[in-house]
Amino acid sequence: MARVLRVARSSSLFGLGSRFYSTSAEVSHASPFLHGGRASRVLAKDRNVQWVFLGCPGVGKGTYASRLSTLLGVPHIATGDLVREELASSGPLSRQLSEIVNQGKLVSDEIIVNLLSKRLEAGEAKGESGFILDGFPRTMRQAEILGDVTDIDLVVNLKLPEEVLVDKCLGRRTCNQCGKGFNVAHINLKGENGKPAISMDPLLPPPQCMSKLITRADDTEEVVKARLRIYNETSQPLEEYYRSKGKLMEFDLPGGIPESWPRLLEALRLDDYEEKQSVAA
Ligand SMILES: Nc1ncnc2c1ncn2[C@@H]1O[C@H](COP(=O)(O)OP(=O)(O)O)[C@@H](O)[C@H]1O
Repeated sequence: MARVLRVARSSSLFGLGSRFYSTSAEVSHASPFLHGGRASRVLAKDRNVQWVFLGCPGVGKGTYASRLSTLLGVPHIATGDLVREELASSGPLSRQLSEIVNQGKLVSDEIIVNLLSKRLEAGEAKGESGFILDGFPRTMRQAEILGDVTDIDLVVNLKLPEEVLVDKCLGRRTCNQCGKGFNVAHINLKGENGKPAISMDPLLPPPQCMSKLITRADDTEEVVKARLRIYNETSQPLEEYYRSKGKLMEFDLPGGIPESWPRLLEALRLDDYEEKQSVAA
């Protein structure tokens, strides 16, 4: 896909919306994966999975996409991480990006496709195949670009009530040494108006990470609220787009990782896959 994204860029993809290539050499099929809201078959025989994770900031896309990528042996590619790497590199884009990101706004489609394309090329060179995309696509334009260059098998849409999302973003911490993510928020939302209660224990760091925790510059209340508003405006149409293609799997998170992970595996029909993997290990 990286090669094709590169072709797309140099063919003035932005603004044209034309479909210039066949993907048949790289991807042989996109099968119907959904059956009554559950994934009916998630593992293609001839290549690794090509999945997308959608969901509001703070919902846990990164956590579940990363776990699944380890389970399935495919790269977890988060465009937010690519943006943060670019910011940290203090390269030419860095100042321009930091202004956008720190206001909770979206980076331009062109820049983000460029960063993703470079990441995919580097992965291809290392022999990677398949992917779980997290944070891309985020606009209809990005979805069209992705649809032009490859087949997406499944789009998982993770959901949590909005009150929980803000608290989860504000509770996020990363260890600046080992890079692991944690969350110090105690979530305890009462069930009301037929909606279930949601409680999540904090995911606390081990003692050696405690003094090295950092908070993302864009995880302040004001910026998180701006990101949620922008998500609702620009990313929600993606749900309808993938739903109409029969690729969207909605998943209401029932709580924290201990409750949600087994249920997600079940919804993806991967529950016995995890057991087989651990037996084989
Ligand atoms: N696909 C994308 N399109 C445009 N901007 C993006 C994209 N992915 C990431 N970004 C930028 O990086 C920031 C952080 O992204 P991410 O880590 O996915 O955050 P979150 O999902 O918590 O909002 C976003 O607020 C945005 O500025």
